[in-house]
Amino acid sequence: MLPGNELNGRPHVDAIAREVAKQLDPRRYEQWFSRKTRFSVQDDCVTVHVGSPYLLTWVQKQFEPLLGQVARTVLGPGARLAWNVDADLVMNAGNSQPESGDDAKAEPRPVQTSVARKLPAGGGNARPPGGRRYADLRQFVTGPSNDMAVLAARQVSEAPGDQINPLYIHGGVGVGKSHLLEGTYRLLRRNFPRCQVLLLTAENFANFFTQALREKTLPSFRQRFRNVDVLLVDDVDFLNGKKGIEEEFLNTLKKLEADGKQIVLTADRHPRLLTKLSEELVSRFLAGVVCRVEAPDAATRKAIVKQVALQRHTPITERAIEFVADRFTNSVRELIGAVNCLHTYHTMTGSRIGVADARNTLRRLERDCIRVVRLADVERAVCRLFGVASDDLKSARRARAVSQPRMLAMYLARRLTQSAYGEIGQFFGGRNHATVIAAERKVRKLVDEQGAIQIASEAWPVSDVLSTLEQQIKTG
Ligand SMILES: Nc1ncnc2c1ncn2[C@@H]1O[C@H](COP(=O)(O)OP(=O)(O)OP(=O)(O)O)[C@@H](O)[C@H]1O
Repeated sequence: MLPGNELNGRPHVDAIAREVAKQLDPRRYEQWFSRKTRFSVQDDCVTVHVGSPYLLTWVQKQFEPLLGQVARTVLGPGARLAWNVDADLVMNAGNSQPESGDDAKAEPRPVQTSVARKLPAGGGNARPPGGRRYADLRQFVTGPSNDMAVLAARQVSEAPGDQINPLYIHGGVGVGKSHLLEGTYRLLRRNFPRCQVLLLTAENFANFFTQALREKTLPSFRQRFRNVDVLLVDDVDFLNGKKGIEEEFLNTLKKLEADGKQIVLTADRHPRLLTKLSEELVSRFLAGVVCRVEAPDAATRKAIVKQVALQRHTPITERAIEFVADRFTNSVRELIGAVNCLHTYHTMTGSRIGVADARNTLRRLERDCIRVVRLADVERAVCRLFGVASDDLKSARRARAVSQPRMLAMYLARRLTQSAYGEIGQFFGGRNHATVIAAERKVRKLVDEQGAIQIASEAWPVSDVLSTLEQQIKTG
């Protein structure tokens, strides 16, 4: 995930880092904060990002009073602290050796993992924010869940603006979309050093646009974005429902398209499921190649665990690798978080990780990762996808625009929650258990017959709708 609104808090982030450095002796600061922790600020909340649940507990215990006091000094008496585990930070903190390989050498060093990326200075090439490198396609483990997207990304890196344009990659949380985008960016810069390649999030695009409006600098904003050779934009689902920004983005794409420039986009869902976007923008997203990245299968998860353990120099048995791969199935981010935990355990004990160590060490993390799905989670995801109000979903209305989402909601509620038929019926508008059973039966039949569901103006394969919803519900 690439939270973009941190840009707003940049001066505060710097002030907080400076203040923390001032309060600690340099060795301690280096040990616990420099490159191992980062801060972001939104309104009066300072989020402290650390690399693993272990480190989080440690930093909380050691530094919470100090960090709270610093937050209040910088932001005022109402300042609050929040905490976040960012698995990439551990990887990056240990990643101080230069990588071998040409593209690694060509790359400037980035600042932070999930920071908002800054507008490129001058020439148009995005400066990677420091603290880590952009992800590398060579370290992206390929399997049936992502092989088409990898192939397309490699193709774009070799022949930008050619056949695969735009490339639109979509999938659930933490399945590797940003990694693919960054890997593409790196390869493009290596293969075409003279090209203007720009990588940023849709949220950053929106922030820059708003800033340009405010400061009356739209011409230079447009000059920057409309004259690149390749534009890579992460999380374009952010634009869904944001009319003014959407229009600016559309015009940017139109200009790039007219000039034969390459566009690569990522999002959490298929373009057709971005129901609040204009048809014109959606049809542009669909015009090239659309690739879905699924949650990785068991073999891919094992390969990822193995790779990360190797990178982190964490000795681990085959059975322990399997144990981890079997337990953390939702997102690769969780999987990497688990290996980071095991790495910390190994650093503390020096022992090789076996199944028993893995089981004991990951118990807490595992409990946190197993998301208990509630009926309200199902309701929220369905309402969001179909653009239906919660009151309508629970109403007596029988129009297809609400009865179909309601039917899917009941089906998913049965699949993903522990609730009984009667409870589900009650929740979705005081219906009886027979209604839920009938809804379940109908959806099963639709799936078996490869039927379609109407979303906005489009008929959509019901199995795709269900898997999109399921992934969104499971990953929150
Ligand atoms: N197939 C893979 N091989 C190796 N690492 C992977 C793979 N997939 C994901 N990762 C790693 O998992 C972490 C999360 O991936 P990434 O940030 O790219 O996910 P995402 O799909 O963009 O998620 P979000 O929607 O939350 O932004 C990153 O550290 C990334 O390098």
